[in-house]
Parts: sequence; structure tokens; C-alpha cells
Amino acid sequence: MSEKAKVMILAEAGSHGPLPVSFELATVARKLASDIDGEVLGVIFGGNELDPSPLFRYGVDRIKLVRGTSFVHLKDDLYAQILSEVVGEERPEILLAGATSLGLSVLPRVAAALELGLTAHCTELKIRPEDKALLQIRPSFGEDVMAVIVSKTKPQMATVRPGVFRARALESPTEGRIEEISPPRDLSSGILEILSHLPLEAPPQSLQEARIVVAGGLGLGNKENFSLLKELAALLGGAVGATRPVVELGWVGPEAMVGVTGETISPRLYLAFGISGAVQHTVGIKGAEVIVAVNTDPQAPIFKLATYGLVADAREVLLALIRRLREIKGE
Ligand SMILES: Cc1cc2nc3c(=O)[nH]c(=O)nc-3n(C[C@H](O)[C@H](O)[C@H](O)COP(=O)(O)OP(=O)(O)OC[C@H]3O[C@@H](n4cnc5c(N)ncnc54)[C@H](O)[C@@H]3O)c2cc1C
Repeated sequence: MSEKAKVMILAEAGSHGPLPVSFELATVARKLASDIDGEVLGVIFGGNELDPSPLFRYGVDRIKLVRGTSFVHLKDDLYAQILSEVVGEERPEILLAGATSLGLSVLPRVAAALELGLTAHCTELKIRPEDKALLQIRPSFGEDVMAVIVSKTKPQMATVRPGVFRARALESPTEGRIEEISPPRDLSSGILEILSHLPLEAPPQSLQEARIVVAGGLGLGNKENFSLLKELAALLGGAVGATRPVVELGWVGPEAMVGVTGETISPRLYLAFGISGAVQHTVGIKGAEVIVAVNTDPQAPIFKLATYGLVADAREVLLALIRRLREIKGE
């Protein structure tokens, strides 16, 4: 009997279980695997406390677990070496990872090592019925057109944007199998040496989980005005979002970037201050329930998407909102 075709995912681990992006990857891999009559194989690296079994609920059939204290923190070169070996042994048709720090670092290394093609930041993946090729779809050419890319090499490799595919647990998951891989080599052999890990002083609220996102663009004018936006976000218990130019100017860290290069989010409320509404940004907020835009230009494209629009100076509105919220809170 010939072996089943495999769709492999590089799952990501927190300290105890897989991270949400892993369930999104597993869901999309399950769909692709059923279209090629294949199985889903998850590869996951993690510490000794990690239980990867929740992946089975999302359609993974088999898990290759690389476990050890050395894998608590990302070591991209080492992960890539081990993943390349697993790819060599398992010969999957498809290999997917999240377009996250881990996926965007490890998959290009695997692609380079094995001389494979790789499509980054896919927003849609489909199997072409005629030849079972993986259609890798992503915004291209200044993000104005959707390009459909087909790999010439196998495995067909893609990273997918977190938050684009929804994770769906199976109603009746099959019983999966965990195979532990002992790290094959001297762990010090990587080319990178990590000297220390410094936790963020106050971890920012995750954009993915936030019900309210207060976001700012170049219209805020400077970093000082941007800090008013952070203040408003804190008062509302929301997360801070930003456009790409603002991140490039260093007004806020890259974790706040929303859009085609940043996060795709679905908050209940998205407040956009001084944001023009370029498609590269708005593609990331299509799932927002209510969008409120503040912009001095009545023709700004953001107003076409906004539920409520305010033609006004962003700083003035921010100051007024902060003042009012402080009054309400009795501060
Ligand atoms: C390949 C590629 C990928 C990209 N990916 C992303 C991405 O992921 N995310 C992203 O955001 N961008 C991305 N961009 C950039 C994107 O094309 C836009 O340039 C960017 O979103 C614009 O940012 P902005 O709205 O802050 O600035 P601008 O477009 O300059 O808009 C500033 C707005 O502020 C308004 N304004 C000015 N003064 C005030 C004031 N006092 N009060 C209120 N409003 C005011 C202006 O009227 C204007 O509408 C990408 C571009 C490319 C080419």
C-alpha cells in the first residue's frame, strides 16, 4: 500500500501547550490534507512541560515532538536543521508555518538548506483539483493584486498570516500519535549563541485578543502625540495599533503593526487616529465590528470603511477623550 501524502505544519509552543496560531495552521492543513487524501503531521519544539496533544482536536494525525530545555526559547538555526531532517525523512507534499517570528525565521532557512521555493504571508491556500498542486495566494505588487503562486519544488512551502484562518476544532477528532524525536546533535553546534532573554517590562496586550484597539498613523504628527494614544488605550483597557510608517519611525514597536505586513485583527472596536486608510492597512481590520476614524481630510479613504467618521484633529480628540474618561473614572 502506498504511503499517504502528508501536509506538515510547524506548530508553535507556549510553555505548556501549542499557541493559537498552531490551531489555525492545523485547521487549514486538515482541509488541504482531505483534498489530497492525506494526513496532517505536526512538528513542534518545546520544553519539558509541553503537552502538544490539543493539536489532535484540530485535525493533526501525528505529532513529531522535539523536547528539551534547549527548546524553551527559539533557536532558529537549530530548529531549521532539525526540521530539514524531518522533512527529508517524511517527504511531505506541503509544509506550512505561521508568518510569525518563528515561521518567518525558520522556514526560509529550511528553504535555503533544501533549495526549495517558499511563499510568505499567504492569505489563502487551495488545492488545484486537476493536479493537486497547492495554490498559494497572497497580496502582491504593492499589495494591489492577489497573486496565485505554485511551487516547482516539494514540499510546497508557505507561511500563513496569523488570524486569517479561523481555528476549528473537529467534532470527533481521531486519536493521534506523538513521536518524540531526541535532539540529534550537539546543541551547541548552532551558529547563533543566545546570551540572555529579557522579558518585556510590561507585556503589551495582544492585538489578536484585544476587544478594543486604539490605532494611530502619521497624522498624529510625532511620538509625543502617539503616547496620548497609548494613554487612551490604557484607559479603555485596549491594545495599541499602528500603521507601518509609524512603526518604521519608532513611535511604537513592530508588535503594534496592523495590516498586510502586520497583524490581521477582529476587535469589537477599532479607533483610527490620523490613519489614511491605505489598503495595506485596512486589509488587517476587515474583521473589526465597529471602526471609528478621526482624520482632518474628509476625503481620506478610511472614511469609506468607517462606521463613524470624525473630521477633526487627532490630538484634540485624543485629549478630549482622555479628559472625559478620567472624569468618569474619578481620576
Ligand atoms: C508592500 C507594502 C506593505 C505594506 N504593509 C503595510 C501594513 O502592514 N500596514 C500599514 O499600515 N501600512 C502598510 N504599508 C504602507 C501603506 O501603503 C501606507 O503607506 C500606510 O498605511 C499609510 O500610513 P498612515 O495612514 O499612517 O499615513 P498616511 O497615509 O500619510 O496618512 C496620514 C493621515 O493622517 C491624516 N492627518 C494629517 N494630520 C492629521 C491630524 N492633525 N489629525 C488627524 N488626521 C490627520 C491625513 O489626512 C492622512 O489621511 C505597506 C506598503 C507596502 C508597499
